[in-house]
Amino acid sequence: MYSALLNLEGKMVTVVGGGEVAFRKVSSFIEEDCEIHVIAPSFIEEFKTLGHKVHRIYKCYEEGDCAGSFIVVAATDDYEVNKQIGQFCKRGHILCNVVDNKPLSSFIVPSTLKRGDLTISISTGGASPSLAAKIRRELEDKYDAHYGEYIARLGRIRNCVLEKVTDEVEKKRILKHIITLEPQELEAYEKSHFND
Ligand SMILES: C[C@@]1(CC(=O)O)c2cc3[nH]c(cc4nc(cc5[nH]c(cc(n2)[C@H]1CCC(=O)O)[C@@](C)(CC(=O)O)[C@@H]5CCC(=O)O)C(CC(=O)O)=C4CCC(=O)O)c(CCC(=O)O)c3CC(=O)O
Ligand SMILES: NC(=O)C1=CN([C@@H]2O[C@H](COP(=O)(O)OP(=O)(O)OC[C@H]3O[C@@H](n4cnc5c(N)ncnc54)[C@H](O)[C@@H]3O)[C@@H](O)[C@H]2O)C=CC1
Repeated sequence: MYSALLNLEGKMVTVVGGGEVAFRKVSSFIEEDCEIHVIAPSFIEEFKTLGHKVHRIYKCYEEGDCAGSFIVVAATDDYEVNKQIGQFCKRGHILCNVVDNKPLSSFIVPSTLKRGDLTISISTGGASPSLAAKIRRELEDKYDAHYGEYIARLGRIRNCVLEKVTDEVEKKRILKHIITLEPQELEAYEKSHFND
């Protein structure tokens, strides 16, 4: 399966289902600048913690509810309903994750660790979602909360290098050098070379 990071800015996302799995899938969209609709006759309490960004629609799924969506997640506990949603999306070329039907899904969701602009996604291709989550937890310790600032600094320095250094060999040398520096050394490097 092909890996990619999607730009959801201004897009409509629809999740069908109001249980634990739907809640986890909705949570993963919260930080994105998109409109989120969730359709289910009932929702678990946790949905209240998500605030006004998530539009809850209290009804059972009906054909056509996902029309106009860029991405759909079929996350009810009804295999047939999930299948109908997947088939509707397939016909309409809408990206769709069917939580209990990998063959009908146009994408599956990896376990993801985010530290600012650093994204680490782990997938087992459906063989063991629990293992994907275990590896994510292990990496959370290695790539801790400080990584956000570290990545932001690397990004700033890279932008300066791309703007100011014209020699291609020198450019590559610097970009390879900066990732060998410890966070504190990188901070000093930025101050001495690029603070103007
Ligand atoms: C194919 C896929 C489709 C998709 O949902 O995209 C899929 C399918 C299924 N999952 C099932 C079970 C569980 N899934 C989890 C957890 C996660 N599942 C996720 C993704 C995926 N799950 C996709 C493949 C990803 C990959 O392998 O790379 C994660 C990574 C991302 C997310 O969901 O956000 C998230 C961890 C997030 C994190 O913590 O980091 C747990 C553990 C838990 O809940 O703690 C269990 C119980 C234990 C177990 O079974 O391992 C079942 C059986 C349901 C049943 O019992 O009937 C199916 C259906 C089937 O296999 O057909
Ligand atoms: N992909 C994954 O990561 C995982 C997938 N699963 C699968 O996900 C399914 C859902 O799991 P849970 O959220 O724990 O179930 P749940 O029972 O907690 O929630 C099911 C939700 O679906 C809603 N629903 C039922 N029929 C509907 C309809 N016609 N239209 C709209 N909403 C409807 C219910 O109101 C409820 O909110 C399970 O049946 C299982 O097969 C389970 C674990 C992990």
